[in-house]
Amino acid sequence: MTTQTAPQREEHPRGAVAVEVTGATRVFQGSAGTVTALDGVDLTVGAGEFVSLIGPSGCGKSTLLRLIADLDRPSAGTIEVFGRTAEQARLAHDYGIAFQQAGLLPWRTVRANIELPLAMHGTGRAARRERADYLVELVGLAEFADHYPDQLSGGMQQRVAIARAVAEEPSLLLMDEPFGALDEMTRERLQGELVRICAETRAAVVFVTHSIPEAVFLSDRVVVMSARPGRIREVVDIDLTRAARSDEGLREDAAYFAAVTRVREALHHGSPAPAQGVELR
Ligand SMILES: Nc1ncnc2c1ncn2[C@@H]1O[C@H](COP(=O)(O)OP(=O)(O)OP(=O)(O)O)[C@@H](O)[C@H]1O
Repeated sequence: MTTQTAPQREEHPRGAVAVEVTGATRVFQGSAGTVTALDGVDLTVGAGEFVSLIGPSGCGKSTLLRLIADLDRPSAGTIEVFGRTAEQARLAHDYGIAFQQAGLLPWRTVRANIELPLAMHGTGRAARRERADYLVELVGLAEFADHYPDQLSGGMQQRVAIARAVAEEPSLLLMDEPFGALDEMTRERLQGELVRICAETRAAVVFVTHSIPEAVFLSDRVVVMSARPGRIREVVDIDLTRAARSDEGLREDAAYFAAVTRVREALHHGSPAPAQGVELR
């Protein structure tokens, strides 16, 4: 009998494009009228690159992420993920997803939740087990592998969700405020863990957040959006190395504060008032 393994992941060459959004527009027709959530958005995310989307509430961050994930379709424009359509990429399991709610199945243990995507896509029991053991270790939950989600804190549940999102070694991670509901200390710890996991898996990440410091700490580039209609206002390059990010001392560093200030200025666009729905902490 042959042991089934996870579907073979294609190696994406360095410099390859993970996500290519071209002229993406999304118009919603609601009872209150027409809402242009996104208007002509162009965005390129390189393989292995970490890009955050930040902007005032309702500027279309989640809409853009949902288009990339093929959970929604653009009214105009195109989305490509590693050179395929968003639908082909979804069917090929090119990406993992983690949202603000951990979304774990309460009747499955931590290990069984992490194994779920592997089980759904035909990975054999032994290979699943091996991968889940590695991942619970990676997110620091080895002792809790046989616990159920309701026996875990919110931060621990979120770590399980991240382990599940990376279980199939996706080349791309799509994350919508995955740490939004957590206390500050847990949030900072998980940000550090995410940096480490991304360095190990070399996944590209598109990350929606309301927090400027979080965006700066995690990202190679921060995409600042403006509301109604949702457009990209500015893209801020963050010149901090991955090595610097794995050092908690970075948060005290002058280069980090300078980057926070640049993103804040891009958001306020000359206005001293904080943009609605953006956290300055
Ligand atoms: N399914 C939908 N039907 C109608 N309007 C929608 C739908 N989804 C989003 N919208 C509208 O599109 C706009 C952008 O929403 P979206 O959730 O993408 O914003 P966001 O930047 O993620 O907001 P927040 O930061 O508050 O989460 C909003 O005005 C929202 O009301």
